[in-house]
Amino acid sequence: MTMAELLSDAEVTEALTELPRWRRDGAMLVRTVDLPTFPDAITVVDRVAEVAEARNHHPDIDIRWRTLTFRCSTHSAGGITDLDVALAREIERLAGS
Ligand SMILES: C[C@H](O)[C@H](O)[C@H]1CNC2=NC(N)=NC(=O)C2=N1
Repeated sequence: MTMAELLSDAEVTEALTELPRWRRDGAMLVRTVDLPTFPDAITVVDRVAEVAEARNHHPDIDIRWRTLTFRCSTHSAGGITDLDVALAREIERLAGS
């Protein structure tokens, strides 16, 4: 398995054009989403967990009542790679309203 390569600033900016509700925060792609209820939020977390496990690429997830914040970064590379962009797209599919 090849080591994921860090994306350039331009590549990150380009990726974010297709992820309008995501933003860059340093070495991470970040998305905050409000769900109708706490159980709805946990359902989304569970679905994201399944996708992350299948990809062996995991987001940081902050859960505060019905507000979820996902942070994607490639720990082994110390920043944002294509793995994070792909995971963000999956999270957006599962959590995006
Ligand atoms: C051993 C296992 O493959 C690695 O630790 C995986 C697990 N999930 C991961 N998730 C993220 N976000 N970054 C990683 O570098 C990473 N590495």
